[in-house]
Amino acid sequence: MNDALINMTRALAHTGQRRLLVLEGDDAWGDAQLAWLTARLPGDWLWVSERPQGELHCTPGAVRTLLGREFTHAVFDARDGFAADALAALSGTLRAGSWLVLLTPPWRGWPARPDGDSRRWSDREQAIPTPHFVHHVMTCIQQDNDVLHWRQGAPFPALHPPDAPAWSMANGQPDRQQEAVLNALMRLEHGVAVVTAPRGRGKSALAGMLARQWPGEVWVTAPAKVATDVLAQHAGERFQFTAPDALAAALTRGTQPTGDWLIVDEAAAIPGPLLRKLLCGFPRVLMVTTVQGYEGTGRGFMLKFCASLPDIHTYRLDCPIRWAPGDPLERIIAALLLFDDDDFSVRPVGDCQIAALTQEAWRTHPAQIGALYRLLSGAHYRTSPLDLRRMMDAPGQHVAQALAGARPAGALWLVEEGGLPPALSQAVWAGFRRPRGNLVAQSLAAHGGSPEAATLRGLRISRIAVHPARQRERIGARLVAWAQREAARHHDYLSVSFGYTPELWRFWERCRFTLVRIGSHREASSGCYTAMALLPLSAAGERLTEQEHQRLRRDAVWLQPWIAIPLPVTPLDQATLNEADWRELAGFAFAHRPVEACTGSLNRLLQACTLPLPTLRAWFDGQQHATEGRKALLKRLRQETATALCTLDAARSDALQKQVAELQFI
Ligand SMILES: CC(=O)SCCNC(=O)CCNC(=O)[C@H](O)C(C)(C)COP(=O)(O)OP(=O)(O)OC[C@H]1O[C@@H](n2cnc3c(N)ncnc32)[C@H](O)[C@@H]1OP(=O)(O)O
Ligand SMILES: Nc1ncnc2c1ncn2[C@@H]1O[C@H](COP(=O)(O)OP(=O)(O)OP(=O)(O)O)[C@@H](O)[C@H]1O
Repeated sequence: MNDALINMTRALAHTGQRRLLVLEGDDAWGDAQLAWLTARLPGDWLWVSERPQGELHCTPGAVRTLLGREFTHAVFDARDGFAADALAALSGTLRAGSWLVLLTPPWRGWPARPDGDSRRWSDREQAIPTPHFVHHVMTCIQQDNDVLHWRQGAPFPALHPPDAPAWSMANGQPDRQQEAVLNALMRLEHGVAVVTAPRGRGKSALAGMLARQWPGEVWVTAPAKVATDVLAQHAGERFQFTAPDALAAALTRGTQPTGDWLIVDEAAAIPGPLLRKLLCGFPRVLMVTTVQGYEGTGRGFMLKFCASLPDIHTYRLDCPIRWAPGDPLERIIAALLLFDDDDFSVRPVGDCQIAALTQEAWRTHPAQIGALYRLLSGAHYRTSPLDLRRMMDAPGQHVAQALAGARPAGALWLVEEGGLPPALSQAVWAGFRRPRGNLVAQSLAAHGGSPEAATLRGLRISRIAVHPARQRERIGARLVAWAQREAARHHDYLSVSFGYTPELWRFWERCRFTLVRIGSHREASSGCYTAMALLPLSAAGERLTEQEHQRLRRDAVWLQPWIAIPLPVTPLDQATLNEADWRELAGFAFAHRPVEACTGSLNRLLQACTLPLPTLRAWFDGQQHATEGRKALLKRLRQETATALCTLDAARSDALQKQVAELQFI
């Protein structure tokens, strides 16, 4: 057996493959077999585990810091919890000829065993069992003949060496596929070229090679510079990076230096309107985007975006660079995490029927609910394995599909929120507490005007997507109407939080949502401002929606300077402090409400009060220079607010301070 395993490992290296070996058993057995394996197979043997184990150890949360590094052989310990995203990232670091050993508990008790990783995505303090995911993992392992599954008490499984040709790794020169695309790009006279591929196909390297080979000027942009290392490495001295915002601003001013090419890495993560602006400034553009992987996919976005461009040339890279095509480890990871998202090549035809699916469908109708998940992840950038795990096993999730024949043409994912005890909601409003989950419900309290907001029950539309070939047929609107009917009996409102674009807002507005909040920071991933909107379903929901919308209108004039897009609300001209302002200012001065959540009331305070209040005034004039840390600055802002309140009405200020102070003991 020793020799067989060593020979097999050599054969894997020779053919450019990696494999998964599952060790199923109790802790002592698993550790003993691993000691045996590591003694026989030389390698780095990186351990990924919550427990400190092995010489080279990394916690699941830190695997991302290893991206770009390479290892021979690794252990992924899933006995305490299954950090699926870490498993995927780990598999990307393994060289050809490696084993990835997956440690699992005995399968009989596994579905009922609490999974420590669930604390990251279930919104529960305690770990919960994850029977649907565990069942899915077991099925994938059993169905894949290239996975070795060694059970405690059973003999080591039979080894079948790979029947594949010899493989050698690319040496820095473009490989065959890269060369073909590069030649086409070098001949391109004008237009937009799009290169899509799953992870690790050499897209960024290809973009770098273009920059290096092109004789004229080439500009590079991407959502974040830190993600352009590979491109930079292959571009050498020709690499010059400009952030998308800066480039768009230069184009608007007409001051951008002329260039032959613009290269946009991870283009799908840049919002459409910004991307469109960038494309106009250059005769040739190369957009590169990932269409599969643990960080999400830009397939739906790119399809739709590219359909609107006149002079478009699309290319695809399929061949992995660092291991052989058809690598068994890559294949099983893709199956486990449903990475093969919808490529939207097949148009679902026929009338749509809307139907709900329960989490039980992962066991009873895996193909159907899998197709729904693939549709959502094909359409949404950054759908991650955490989303898959949440959808499979977290409490309070609901999904529905618009079925055209046997295919989903639309998908909807809803999450239950709210229902917090009144005292806790008030503590969230004051900034003293921030329990897990409840994204919109908590934000309504923490950033909105009503301390009781999080007591209401909401159903948040976490994701909605319609197949690109079936959009603008009111399928999206029907899915929302379905959710509205489903939610009406037990909820006060439907909610949505989304990256604001005028087109998307038009959709929510047409579905009769009311805008209640727009954040003042752009999301790092999309460059959009986060917007929140509500569709009330009860009298309490109506009141909350109306109140928050009016608050947004009243604050609009003060928010606008912080937000670089026109706010889509009609501003109200009400400059005097009201009851809600006093309460909110007390929440800022005497508790922990964030300053951004009090922009309107603080500005009204500055108008009402004749004191100098230098720190507050400088803050809103945008003149606050970084002469002190943020903590000290906030303290002074709070102190000045307290002084102003006391000057305006000492008794009222005192009473409010007492009320607010009590909230911190909840
Ligand atoms: C929480 C979140 O998931 S936010 C992200 C939403 N999802 C996405 O962005 C994924 C990609 N996009 C999609 O899947 C779809 O475009 C959706 C879900 C946004 C809309 O679904 P559709 O079925 O195309 O929309 P539907 O036909 O129901 O549109 C209803 C109305 O909304 C408005 N609308 C919808 N899309 C647009 C658009 N792109 N531009 C302007 N208005 C629009 C229109 O007024 C439309 O009515 P009309 O066609 O009669 O004028
Ligand atoms: N022709 C080549 N020769 C040598 N190394 C290469 C070649 N092409 C790509 N690589 C290397 O392979 C790895 C993966 O390439 P790259 O990052 O370009 O892939 P990608 O498709 O952009 O993947 P991701 O979506 O993960 O960013 C990188 O380390 C890169 O330097």
